[in-house]
Amino acid sequence: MKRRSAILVLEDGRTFHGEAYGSVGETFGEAVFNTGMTGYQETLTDPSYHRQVVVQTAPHIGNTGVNADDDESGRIWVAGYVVRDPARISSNWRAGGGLEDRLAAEGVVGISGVDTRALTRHLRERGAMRVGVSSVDDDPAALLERVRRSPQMVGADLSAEVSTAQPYVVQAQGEHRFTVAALDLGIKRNVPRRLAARGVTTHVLPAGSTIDDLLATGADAVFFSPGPGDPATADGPVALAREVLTRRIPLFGICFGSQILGRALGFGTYKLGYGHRGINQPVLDRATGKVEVTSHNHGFAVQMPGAGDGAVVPDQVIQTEFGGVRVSHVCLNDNVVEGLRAEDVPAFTVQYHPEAAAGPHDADYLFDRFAELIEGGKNA
Ligand SMILES: NC(=O)CC[C@H](N)C(=O)O
Repeated sequence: MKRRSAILVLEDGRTFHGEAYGSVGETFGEAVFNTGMTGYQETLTDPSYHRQVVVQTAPHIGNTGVNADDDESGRIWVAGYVVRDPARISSNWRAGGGLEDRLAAEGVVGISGVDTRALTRHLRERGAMRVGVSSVDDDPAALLERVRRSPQMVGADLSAEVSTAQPYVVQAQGEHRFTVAALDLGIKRNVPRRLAARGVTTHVLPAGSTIDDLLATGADAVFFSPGPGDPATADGPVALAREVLTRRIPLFGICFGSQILGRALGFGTYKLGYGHRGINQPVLDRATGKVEVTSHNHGFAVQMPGAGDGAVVPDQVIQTEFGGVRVSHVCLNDNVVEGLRAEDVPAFTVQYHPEAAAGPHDADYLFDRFAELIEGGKNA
């Protein structure tokens, strides 16, 4: 069967032609590329991709179909999907259906037959930018007009659009040891799961929750989740993090949560040229000298003194209003700050994804570190 044609137009006018994939229609978002060779189902359902059109550099997508276990949230969040060569048949013992059917069922507009590596090189050189994908209008100039009128990622405040409406609880596996209040700014399912494996019961709370809401759960510690959007807009969560720091409640954060801790400590955030999205990014843990291969999905980072433009942030204690803080982890590809550890309050965060899903499990030890921090907090 011949597929319907589709076009992809970047904000700078570069155009790619391909075929409709998933739902027929038109969509806009920030064009970003993900270099993972596996894990497309986790990527598609990661709320941090809300309002982003994801380009997969892996040439074959859909080979293992979709299954009932690998969703990281209740739906697909990507604003659009760009692939080279979709699998014609999916084959895996867990598969419950095909990827394209799922994309169509959820109304996700995609395009296939695109040279995704050429597109990736373009984004790497020119930076992340807005994009439109259409299988209903084949006029690139008209689509470009609409791309240029679509919203930017800088200044986007998206937490409320992805957060849970109602609090819910994920029980500890085995013996209950601790209770954690997790602020849901776009949480992935594997976070409470990795905590549950350490005997943690997690209360997942809506983005607008207050310190009283957090404390009402009886929490021993607080978690700030990953999530979409520009961290510079997250004033509410930043104020909440400052309350948590002031009360010396143990705090752990991932990705957006790390950017929030950075801001709560008085630092700024900035937009990376094209971001880190993939499952094989090398990160140095400065405390141990070990390198972890890690899962990433971020387009912003914390601006520490000396950071940016590839400069290595000095490995020293930086004084803040809440005492000393160290850059605990750095990305070895570009020296971007990948983790913060406070020295005088019980708080640490990472910019990458120890929960993996998709990705390697090298950084899973950070959930043990969180449990140890809570244990210390309890004994103190
Ligand atoms: N996965 C995340 O938490 C992403 C954080 C933020 N939206 C960024 O792109 O940097």
